[in-house]
Amino acid sequence: MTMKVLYGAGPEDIKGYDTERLRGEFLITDLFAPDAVKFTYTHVDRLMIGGAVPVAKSLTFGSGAEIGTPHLLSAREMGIANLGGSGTVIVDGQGFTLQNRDVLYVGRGAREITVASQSADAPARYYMNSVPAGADLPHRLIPRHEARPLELGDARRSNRRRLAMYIHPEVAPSCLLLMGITDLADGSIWNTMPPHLHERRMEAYCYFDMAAEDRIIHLMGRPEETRHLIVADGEAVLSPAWSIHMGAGTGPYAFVWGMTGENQEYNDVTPVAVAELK
Ligand SMILES: O=C(O)C(=O)C[C@H](O)C(=O)CO
Ligand SMILES: [Zn+2]
Repeated sequence: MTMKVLYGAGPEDIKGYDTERLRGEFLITDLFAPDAVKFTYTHVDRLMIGGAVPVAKSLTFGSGAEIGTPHLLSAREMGIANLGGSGTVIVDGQGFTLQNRDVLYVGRGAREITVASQSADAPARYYMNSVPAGADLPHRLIPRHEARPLELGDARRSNRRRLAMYIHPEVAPSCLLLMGITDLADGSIWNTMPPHLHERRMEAYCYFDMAAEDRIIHLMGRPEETRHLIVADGEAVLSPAWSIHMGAGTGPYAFVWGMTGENQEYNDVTPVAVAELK
């Protein structure tokens, strides 16, 4: 398991960033590699972002050596979304089968996690978000059909999309993690339109199901001082509470969103009018 650390930056800092620096602070490009478990520890609400792709062998992790606790999840909860082929996740001997787009909630206190793929020809691709937790909740599989859908947008504005809530107080409760997946409708390109801010939560997006040649033009920053990141398949973008987060794709795509902060109120957002963006 590898662990990279990102210390975070504020809105004043990014005014002077060039492309490389901006990408270094906010874009995680190396999440998914065959037979590797990769984590990035961010100091943005201490969200950890991870990727694991078991191909030739299963992969076991769970040590807390890198973060100063006996186990990785001694004081944390985690969501594991399977973005690839079918696979299994074993948490301290308890096994779960994850099909594509299923999400597993792993409660605080888990010691050892083993991830595997059912077939090396179509490996599972596990995307993980982990945040500090204040209580022990049971591990729980949330199959795709149990996620709560929300239809958003308008095809005439190229922003029709379906959002699915997985880790959410009314679907599968957690301490402070929220997690879901948004799919763009055919022909629509814009996510999170109109954009918003949520002062009480940070957020991370991981874009996936993209063709290798396509890119997302992801917009971030204060509404009056935006910056862009060009994002490829399997890359994740950090959005601190002060930043908008929205994007347009050059082809079909989906994304996992994960949030943490003071509350779990999905609707506790401040909309930003498109006309305010600069
Ligand atoms: O397309 C959307 O709109 C989203 O998926 C929005 C995210 O869920 C989000 O930003 C939640 O705060
Ligand atoms: Zn948001």
